[in-house]
Amino acid sequence: MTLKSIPLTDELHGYLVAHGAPPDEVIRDLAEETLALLPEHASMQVAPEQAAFLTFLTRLLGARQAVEVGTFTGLSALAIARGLVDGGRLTCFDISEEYTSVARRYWARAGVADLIDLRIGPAGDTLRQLPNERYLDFAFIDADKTGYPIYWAELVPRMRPGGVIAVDNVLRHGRVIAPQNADDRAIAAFNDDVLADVRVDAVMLPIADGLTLARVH
Ligand SMILES: C[S@@+](CC[C@H](N)C(=O)[O-])C[C@H]1O[C@@H](n2cnc3c(N)ncnc32)[C@H](O)[C@@H]1O
Repeated sequence: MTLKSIPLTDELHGYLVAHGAPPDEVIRDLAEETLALLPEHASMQVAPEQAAFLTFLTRLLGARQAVEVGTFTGLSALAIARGLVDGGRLTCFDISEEYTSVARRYWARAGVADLIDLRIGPAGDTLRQLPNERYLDFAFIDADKTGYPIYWAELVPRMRPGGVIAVDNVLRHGRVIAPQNADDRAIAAFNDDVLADVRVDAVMLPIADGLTLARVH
C-alpha cells in the first residue's frame, strides 16, 4: 500500500502540470499579468493543476449552475466556466473591483464573460441573495478564511443532491496541525466541522495547499 502522496519537487510539479491539461496562452498570460500587477498577492491564484482540475470536475458533474466565493483576478472562475454545460452559469463573489477588473478582461478574451455573473460585496451578505433552493451543481470556496463557515452555511442548503463543494487552502501550508494565526485556526476548526457535518461526504486532497471536496446528500 502506498502510505501517502509523494512530495513534489519543482521539476516533478512541472512534469505534472505539463502532463495534465497544461495552461493555454490565456491562462499563462493571466498568471503573468497577475504576478506583474499584484506581486504580493499573486500567490492567492489557484495552482495550474488546480485550474485544470476545476475544469475537469465541473465537466464531470455536468454543472449548469455554479458559484465561486473568492475570484481575485479570475483564474479559477475561468477554469470553472470552461467546464460548464451549454447554457450554464457561474455566479462569482468578491469584494474587490480592482482585482476583478483584471478577471473581466481575461474572461472576455477567453470567451466566457457571458457565462459569469460577478457580484461585488462581502460574500456573507451577497450569498444570502441567492435563491433558497437546492439548485447548485458546484461551488468553490476560496475567499477570506474566517468567512468559510459562513459561506459553507449558505451554500450547503443550496446544493442539489449530489452537488459538490470544493474548498481551497485546507492545509494552510501544513500549519493546520499547529495553527499560527487566526486564519490557520479558522481553517482547523472549519475542517473539523466539515468532518462532523452529516449532510456531506468529504475527501481532503493534497492538491496545492489542500482541497476538500464535499458531496452534499
Ligand atoms: C485567494 S483569493 C481568490 C483566488 C482565486 N480563486 C483565483 O484563483 O485567482 C481570495 C479572494 O477573496 C476575496 N475576498 C476577501 N474577503 C472577501 C469577502 N468577505 N467576500 C468576498 N470576497 C472576499 C479577495 O478580494 C480575493 O480576491
